[in-house]
Amino acid sequence: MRIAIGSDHGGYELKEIVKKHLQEKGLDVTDFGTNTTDSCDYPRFALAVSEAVAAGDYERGILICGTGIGISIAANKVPGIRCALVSDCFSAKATRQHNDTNLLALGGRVVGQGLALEIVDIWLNTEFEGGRHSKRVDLISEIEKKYSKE
Ligand SMILES: O=C[C@H](O)[C@H](O)[C@H](O)COP(=O)(O)O
Repeated sequence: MRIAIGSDHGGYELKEIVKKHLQEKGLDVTDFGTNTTDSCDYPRFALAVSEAVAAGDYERGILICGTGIGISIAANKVPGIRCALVSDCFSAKATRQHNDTNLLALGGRVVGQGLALEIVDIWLNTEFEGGRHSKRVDLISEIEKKYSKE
């Protein structure tokens, strides 16, 4: 599985930990930055990772800012992206089973490292259930199309 990862300065430290964790598991991870703790703007990293996932270059993406909120809001503006901000293991599993999320957002100032890695592992290893949930995901896409200018 090819994974794109990105963060702002508020998520930088956790990004590095998540990246190392995934690489140690043998996963193919591409880091879209940021590369320091210098202050920067989370929408830029949300856009880069989201466009790469929406284009099909990566199967999944992980985004981290201070709360995970701003970066998830920005990611969900990109057509084809379903990004979930997750802070617990139940939601990590449910959002894959029910929402077929292709991006995971975490708050570097919210979740501890141990919990964050558990969330990442669950989210990466849970399949979409389809069935009644497919129709609902399709309805999300319909909303996207309704407001798309292209
Ligand atoms: O939702 C936004 C994120 O949590 C940002 O990481 C946060 O706003 C950055 O804040 P500051 O510039 O005060 O470090």
